[in-house]
Amino acid sequence: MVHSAPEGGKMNYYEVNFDGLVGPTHNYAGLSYGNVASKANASLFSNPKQAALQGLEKMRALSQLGLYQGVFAPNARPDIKTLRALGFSGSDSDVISQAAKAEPQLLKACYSASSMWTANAATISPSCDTKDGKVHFTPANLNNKLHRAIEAETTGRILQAVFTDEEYFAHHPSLPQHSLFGDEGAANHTRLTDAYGHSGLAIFVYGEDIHSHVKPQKFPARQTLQASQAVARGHQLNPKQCLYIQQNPDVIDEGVFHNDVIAIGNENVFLFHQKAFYEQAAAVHAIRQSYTGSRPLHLIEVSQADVSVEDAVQSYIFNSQLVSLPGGGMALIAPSECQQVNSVETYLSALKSASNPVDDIIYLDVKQSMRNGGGPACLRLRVTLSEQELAASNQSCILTDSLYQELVTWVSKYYRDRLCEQDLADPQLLVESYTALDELTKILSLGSVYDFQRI
Ligand SMILES: NCCC[C@H](NC(=O)CCC(=O)O)C(=O)O
Repeated sequence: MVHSAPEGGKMNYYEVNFDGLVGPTHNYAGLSYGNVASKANASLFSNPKQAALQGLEKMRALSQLGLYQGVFAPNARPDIKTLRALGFSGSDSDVISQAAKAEPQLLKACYSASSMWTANAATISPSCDTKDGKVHFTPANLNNKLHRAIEAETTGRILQAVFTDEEYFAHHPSLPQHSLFGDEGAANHTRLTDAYGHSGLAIFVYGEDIHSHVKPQKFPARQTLQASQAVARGHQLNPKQCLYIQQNPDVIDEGVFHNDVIAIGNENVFLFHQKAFYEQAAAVHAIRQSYTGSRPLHLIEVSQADVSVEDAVQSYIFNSQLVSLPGGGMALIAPSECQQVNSVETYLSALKSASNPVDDIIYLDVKQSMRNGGGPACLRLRVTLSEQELAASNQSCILTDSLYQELVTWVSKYYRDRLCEQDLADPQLLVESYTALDELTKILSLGSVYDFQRI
């Protein structure tokens, strides 16, 4: 794997993508109301082994482009602590069988591998944007869905185990678990800037301002303005460098449950759908006004005539990763589903040849994740780090050829290739999952981040 060499004397900054490693209990449980794919595929068999290998293949592909690539450990599932808090008792095996009988929905929530979508793990502000010059982390409380709300605590621990050095990293607790502060993390946060190491414009996109009547009618708005403001305050961002934009409530009702399903930004490029934002002309004007970079800003609006919202949701075109290549230019890392939707494929080939920084489109297969509504961008948490901050991070979590091989072997040893709802009642699945994850914490040098390791 090739990485760009630092230029003499200059402090380089990199975007490091930490992809969520898919956990051993990946399954389709229909848990996310408002996420079209999650509901549509609720009764399918999943293939956890293939899901994890697809994820690792994606990490390897990005690394081979010369980008730094991180690995982010999953939450441990089943979440026995939550099941016990809900009144199930006895041995772990008793807890599972009682829950399977009495409350299968709760068991499914406690078995979800949803922490794989690390775009929802946290909001991160790079050190060049914060007053104290540290990288700030706030784990998302994800309080709109039970299966996701239970991620915050362990995710916070994993973040601290990856970014441990207090000289460089500041960790905040997740926001209070109340609907006023619904927070879904980086999926609703984009940073536009000249260059990774320059201060940037933090764009926070929210689904609902709880003091306003503008909100979706059918599906929930998961992110509130109040949550975004609280995160920005905690991260000591310059208020002049923050913009709060409301998502178009109509597209939330069409299945756009996070902003990263309808818009994607990287450095000085922002690609978004014509219907992405409420009062879009004013929103776009505000972005143009607030951007202070010296390199020109490329605002690329995709019209409804070129790609309908429906096609965008089906293909997940906007859930691509837009990455800056070490040799210059950018590549769009798109889900292979984009090749199956005509309007999208046509649009993407035009985008590639038009005069803008997007030079290449790379299609990747992450179908196991896509069936639960998570594309390439959902699977990664972007962390902009200086060379020093990168060196101060947990090196065991940075992908190398040998870590890739080790993780492929680990997945192949422990993961099943078929899982359905009935399997969740099998106490052996818990043993398999915890055994695998215990070993993973050693591979990634994380220490005891899981509840089952701390009792
Ligand atoms: N950023 C993508 C997140 C996808 C995730 N899907 C889920 O949780 C589906 C789980 C299931 O239904 O089994 C969500 O909606 O939050």
